[in-house]
Amino acid sequence: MDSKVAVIGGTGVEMVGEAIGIDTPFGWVEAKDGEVAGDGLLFIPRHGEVHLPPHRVNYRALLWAAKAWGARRVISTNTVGSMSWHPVGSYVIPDDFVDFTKSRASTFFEEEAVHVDLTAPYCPEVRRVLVDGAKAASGLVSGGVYVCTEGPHLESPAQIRMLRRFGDVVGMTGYPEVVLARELELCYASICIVTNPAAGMRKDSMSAAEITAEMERSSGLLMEIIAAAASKIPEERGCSCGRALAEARL
Ligand SMILES: CSC[C@H]1O[C@H](OP(=O)(O)O)[C@H](O)[C@@H]1O
Ligand code: HPA
Repeated sequence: MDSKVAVIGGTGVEMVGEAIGIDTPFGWVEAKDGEVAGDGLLFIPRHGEVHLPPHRVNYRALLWAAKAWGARRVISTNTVGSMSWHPVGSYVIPDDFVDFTKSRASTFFEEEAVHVDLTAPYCPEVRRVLVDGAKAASGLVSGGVYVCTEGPHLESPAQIRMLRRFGDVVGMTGYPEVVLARELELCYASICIVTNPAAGMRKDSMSAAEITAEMERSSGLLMEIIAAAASKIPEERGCSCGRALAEARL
C-alpha cells in the first residue's frame, strides 16, 4: 500500500509524534512517527536539532530515511521570499525549479550514469492535494517556479533582479530534495510559505528573525493543510514517479 507519507519540515515547522531514529548510508536521521487519519505519517525536521544551515543539510539522508521508513509520498515545507506579487503568508506549490546551489550532493548515483526525467519535477498527484488543501484553507495559493540559492546569506537586490527572470520564489532548501526524491521513485511535492518580499522587492532590510517569526505564525495552518492533504492522497499511484528509474540508464 502506498499511503504512507513523510513530511520534511522546514524552518519553524514542528509535528508531535514518537521520536525515532533512522540509519541510512548517508548518516543518522532523527524523525517523529506521528499519526494522521489512521495512517502513519513520518515527520523529518530538515534542519535537525541544531538547525543546520541549508548548505549543510544532509538531503540524501533525509530522502533515504523517508523511503526506508516506508513512505512512497513526501510533502516538503519550504520558506521562501517572493520575487513577484505573492503576499506574505500566501502559499506557493511549485511546479518547477531552477538550481543555483553550489556545493550539494545532488544524486544517489555516483558510480553509474542514471539520468532521471524531470519533465514533471513535482508529483502532480501530491501537488493537486496540496493546492486543493491550501485553496480551501486560505485561498492565497499559486503555482510557480522555485529558485534555489546556496545560502546561507540572503540574496542581494542585484541577485534577485537576475533570479526573478528565472522564477517566482526564492529559497535555500528545495534543491536537491526534489531531484533526490525522483531518484528514489518517491512522489514529492513542496508547499512553500511566503515569509517576505525578496531582497530589493521592498525598501527596508530583512532579518532572519523576521522570516522565522512569519513562519512560526503560519506553521499551525500549514500543518493543518498538510495533514488534510496527506489523508487525501490517492492510495494507488496514477503518476509515473514510481517508474522514474525504468528508463533512466543508458
Ligand atoms: C532566513 S531563511 C533561513 C532558512 O529557512 C528556510 O529553510 P526552509 O526552506 O527549510 O524552511 C530558508 O530556505 C533558509 O534555508
Ligand atoms: N531568500 C532565500 N531563502 C528564503 C528567503 C529569501 O528571501 N525567505 C525565506 N527563505
